[in-house]
Amino acid sequence: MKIFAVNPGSTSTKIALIEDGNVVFSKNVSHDAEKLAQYDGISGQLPYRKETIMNQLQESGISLEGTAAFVGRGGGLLPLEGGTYEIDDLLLSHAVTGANGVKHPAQLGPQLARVFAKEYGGRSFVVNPPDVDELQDLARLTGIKGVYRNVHLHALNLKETAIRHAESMGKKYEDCNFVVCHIGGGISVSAHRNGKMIDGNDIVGGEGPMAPTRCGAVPVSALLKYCEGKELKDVKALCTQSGGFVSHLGTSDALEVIRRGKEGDRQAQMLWNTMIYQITKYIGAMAASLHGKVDGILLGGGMVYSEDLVGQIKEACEWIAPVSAYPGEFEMEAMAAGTQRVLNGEEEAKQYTGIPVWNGFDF
Ligand SMILES: Nc1ncnc2c1ncn2[C@@H]1O[C@H](COP(=O)(O)OP(=O)(O)O)[C@@H](O)[C@H]1O
Ligand SMILES: CCCC(=O)OP(=O)(O)O
Repeated sequence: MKIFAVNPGSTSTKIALIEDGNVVFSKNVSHDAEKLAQYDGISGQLPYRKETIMNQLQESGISLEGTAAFVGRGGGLLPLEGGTYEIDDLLLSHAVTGANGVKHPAQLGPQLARVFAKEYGGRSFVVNPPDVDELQDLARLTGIKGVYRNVHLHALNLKETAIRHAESMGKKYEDCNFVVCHIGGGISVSAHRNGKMIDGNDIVGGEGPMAPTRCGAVPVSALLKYCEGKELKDVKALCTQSGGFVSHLGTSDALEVIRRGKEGDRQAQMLWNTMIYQITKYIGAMAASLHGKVDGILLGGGMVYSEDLVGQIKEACEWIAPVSAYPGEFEMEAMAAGTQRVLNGEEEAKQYTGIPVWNGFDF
């Protein structure tokens, strides 16, 4: 059984062909940021991204004929519960328009999956898009009446990491409590209780730790002062593109920040250590939201390749629970696994309703 997975990112498109559970072909194509910027919004990039994928397949002599399902990283959707969703017209239209107001290339995932399914036959899905929202009610209110929290997280990688870790313990994800982090260009820190992400930071909303491209949480009064004389769109971009390492040092590359630190740049050293300190504080917060009943602290994402980062987090947090590192991500495998579970009949595909799973309290 062949499954084709596509994961469009800010500067890359990752593709993989999975046959009977094994990755038989994968490619990570980098895009020139200036080239992508020429297109009209995110969805305007669709023909270019598709052509890029087709060229890669052709070069490698890969045919998509006979593929049972196409799966894309989702995005642009209204808050929904975790799982594998069949792409229908409603889901597709919300991905195209970005119904949740977040602009991120993940929106192209469902669009590409659907285009391929139309062309080659087969079903199309998204699995655990960043819009998965499983917050407990206690995590919703803020100190401003009428302002509520909903979150976007790296749900795909967080849940797959947790599923795999639970398996390694001989348990099911639904029977465990974990604090799970994705530490990449953006950083998620999330509390998983019995298979649900009951709390976490909004990775596109200026919450949580700072990250290579994101400002994270900043004091409201200082932010208001900072906004004086600035365009709202430029300030908003700090939440997703121009905050964090980019704001301080003009790069989103952690390896460069580490290198500069090693060369004696005190600003780079302080920035790196402060980001890690902020991650540890949010891990503590998520552990408290689980009442200290934590079976493990799991770390995924590109920066987890850094032994220094993992060492600092262990030193600060291992009193809570054992810390396990899963450098990189399982996103392609997670998409294929979610799709496979539906194709095998182990799970039913969910239908996207477009009705947010949470839409305010009735008081
Ligand atoms: N060996 C490494 N040590 C520290 N950071 C790394 C290493 N390899 C990659 N990174 C950093 O990981 C970040 C990207 O993480 P990744 O999870 O790939 O991002 P995304 O979440 O955007 O897909 C970059 O800042 C990159 O410099
Ligand atoms: C819709 C948000 C998804 C996201 O932020 O992913 P990256 O950190 O991979 O850019």
